[in-house]
Amino acid sequence: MFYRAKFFNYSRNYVNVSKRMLSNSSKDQRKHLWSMTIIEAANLLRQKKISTVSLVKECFSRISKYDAEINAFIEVQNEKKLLDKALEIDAKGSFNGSLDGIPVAYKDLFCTSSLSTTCGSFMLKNFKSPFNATVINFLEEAGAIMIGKTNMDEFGMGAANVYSVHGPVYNPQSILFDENHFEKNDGDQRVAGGSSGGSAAAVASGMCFAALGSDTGGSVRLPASYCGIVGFKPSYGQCSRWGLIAYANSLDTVGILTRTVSDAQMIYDVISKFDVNDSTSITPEVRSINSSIPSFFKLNSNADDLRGLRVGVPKEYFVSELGESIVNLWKKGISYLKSHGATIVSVSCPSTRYALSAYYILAPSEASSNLARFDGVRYGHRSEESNKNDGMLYANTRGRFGKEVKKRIILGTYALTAGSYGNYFLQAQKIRRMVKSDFDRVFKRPNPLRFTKKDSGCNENKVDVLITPVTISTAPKIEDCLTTNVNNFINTYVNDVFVVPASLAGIPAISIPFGISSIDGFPIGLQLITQYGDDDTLLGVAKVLEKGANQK
Ligand SMILES: NC(=O)C[C@H](N)C(=O)O
Repeated sequence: MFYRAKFFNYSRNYVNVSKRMLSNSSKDQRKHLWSMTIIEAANLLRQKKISTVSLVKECFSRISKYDAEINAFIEVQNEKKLLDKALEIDAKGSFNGSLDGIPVAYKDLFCTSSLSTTCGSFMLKNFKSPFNATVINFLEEAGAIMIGKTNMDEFGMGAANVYSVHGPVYNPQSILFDENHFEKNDGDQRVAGGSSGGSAAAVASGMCFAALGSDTGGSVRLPASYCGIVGFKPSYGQCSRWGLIAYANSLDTVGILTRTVSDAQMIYDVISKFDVNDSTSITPEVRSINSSIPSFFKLNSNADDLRGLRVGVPKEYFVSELGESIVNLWKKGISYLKSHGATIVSVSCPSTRYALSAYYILAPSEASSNLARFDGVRYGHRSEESNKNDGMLYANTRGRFGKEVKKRIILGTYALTAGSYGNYFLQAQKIRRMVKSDFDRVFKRPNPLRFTKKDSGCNENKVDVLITPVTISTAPKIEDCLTTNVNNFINTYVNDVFVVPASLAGIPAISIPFGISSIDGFPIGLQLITQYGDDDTLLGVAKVLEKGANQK
């Protein structure tokens, strides 16, 4: 935990600098700025009612006030340098880029050339990438300003963000803020969720206006739901993975964390582009086929009118473990869409029950292969001791992974051995195909990857979107996730049960904050899922649904 200690020292110096810099700005304005959406902040910047400097100061102020407790950031930019940059942007005065002057943060698995990229691991302690991830270049071109790199479960493996060498991330709602922004809760210390917990906590607590995360099997949607913000996983291949340190290539997806769906859309519009460096990036040809297939919001001009939209409720998601508050909010969400004209249909996705087991074979198998590069020669920590003794190099290096990562490497390696491949990996791949077929069967819109000109188009008896819970419970208590009890390991896997099906199918899904639990006061999200490539319908319905959160 040496990093944590370093972080605290750093943070103390940082508080002093920050206090001095903030002494001139008005307290009321600071209170107002941090909770703005990107759209509000960008409009005020354009009208010159606020400055980039004030936004950057605001984020640093929030970080210095709360991050010693929340632990959302692994590293933040040099404040002085960033304020100089903000001054330059204000002096230029042209806010033409959609994100000009907006402070954002990146999960620490996106390569950045100005800050280190540790992936929450001791293994990459001093790793500094020579280049930026493509999506970061896109955001910078649109004018976004990187505040810092956020905490995460080591290499993205975890659902609670307690497996980071930099220490766990605490749910911002556990820390009682004086702004009255957060509802009262039961006072327990809860997790922020993982693996993009730092990104979710940073956005939820107003330390930045948006953050990028990655979603392999729910890593963006789960923490978004626990922290009460929006978490969007676009279709696999929409956003480039180049420069994102791989956990499981066939599942890894760039994800977006914001406070509103419109903000998520703004970020998405910037980063959803073809990238020649990523062989899995959706090609311009498929993008054009996709946009030629009709989708609900392309046909409907009134965004709030859901007449004609068919919403599926998959019966397999009603599991006995589901908390009462979650069931109630799920029903409320369904009624809300119905009140806007949508038709509600019960659907069946029978392979859902096998998805979690398949995911926990496939993801570790891919991870065991991906993480082989951390051998102390190509990548990874290399101790003084291992330099002296060649034979020990490999053991000394591989031993530096955390417990959860080691467990998954062993599990994945076993699943890929000749003797067990047929029983595990192959079976899991078959289930993945079945999960995909379930979705293809329920959705109205054809899958653009299998679309042919002969296709009759949409099947009107089927559905446009599915609505489900994101999690079976609100954020777990931190001590329940920290214990080394074997049952807890299994429990944390169970949290992924509603999020992994969309990951296995590569289809878009979003978590929308929809209320708080009547039992413990912690946030609850609802999930929307659409057909592969139908990200527009997903965002359109999500914009309607999020308004329902405030309805009695
Ligand atoms: N990376 C993710 O999407 C989180 C998932 N819980 C996992 O540990 O694999």
